[in-house]
Amino acid sequence: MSYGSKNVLNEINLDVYPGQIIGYIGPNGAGKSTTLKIMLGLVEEYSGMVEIFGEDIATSDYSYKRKIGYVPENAEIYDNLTANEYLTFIGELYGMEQNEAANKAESLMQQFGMEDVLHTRISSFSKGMRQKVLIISSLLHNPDLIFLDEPLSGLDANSVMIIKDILEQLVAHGKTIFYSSHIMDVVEKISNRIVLLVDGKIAADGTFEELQEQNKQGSLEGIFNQLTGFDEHKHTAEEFVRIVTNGDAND
Ligand SMILES: Nc1ncnc2c1ncn2[C@@H]1O[C@H](COP(=O)(O)OP(=O)(O)OP(=O)(O)O)[C@@H](O)[C@H]1O
Repeated sequence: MSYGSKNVLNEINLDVYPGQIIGYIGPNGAGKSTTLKIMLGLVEEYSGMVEIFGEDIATSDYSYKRKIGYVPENAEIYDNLTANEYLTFIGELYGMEQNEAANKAESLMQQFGMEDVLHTRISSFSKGMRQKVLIISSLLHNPDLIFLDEPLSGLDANSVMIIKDILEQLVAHGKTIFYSSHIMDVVEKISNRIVLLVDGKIAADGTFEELQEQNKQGSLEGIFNQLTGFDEHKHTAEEFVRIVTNGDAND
């Protein structure tokens, strides 16, 4: 996959099975979002083949998208709509009846303690509240395949616990989840498979325990640092602060 002359993804070869929650990690710019966008059919200029639910997405019709849920990293949300209007609209886009979408949206908003703002415009919501609406919108139609790009962004610690449990239970229901994030301790805990992308190539693929074994590191953060060849955080921080402070001594 290339953007202009820039080659972004190379020889990505992944077989993914129902019930897997894949922690999809890699340095900034490694190509994670691009991979998700290709699988979602949002980027078409790639070479190679992507099969979803056993069908080549380049030649199949769009019906496979009804079984996919997506929380993008940077979401465009129609924030002049109320949460109820937005969620019902999204539900209908996924083929749900209006009443069914509205009722389910209300029930899910209640679970997040947001029933009071169901009929409030999203433009007045806090970041975490918007994120919860986005998460609901990605799951409303009961998708089988779920792509989550930094889904915990802006969520408080209690909400994070709920979402982690929701993901575990969805996987127990046979859903497949692609979970792309930079929060290593969450990825470490929730994933039953971890794929590390570096410079558009797969640098590691296995369970956390397998990656620990292969890399002789205790934490996913340590494995990530090792496989991305990064050991300069202290030096980089010192240089950054030296420039910010115009080289002033810190005493
Ligand atoms: N629309 C675009 N046009 C040109 N280049 C792009 C475009 N989208 C992404 N890229 C480039 O593709 C590369 C991979 O970007 P991508 O967003 O997939 O990375 P990422 O792994 O998701 O990064 P991050 O962790 O920062 O979100 C980057 O070099 C980026 O500049």
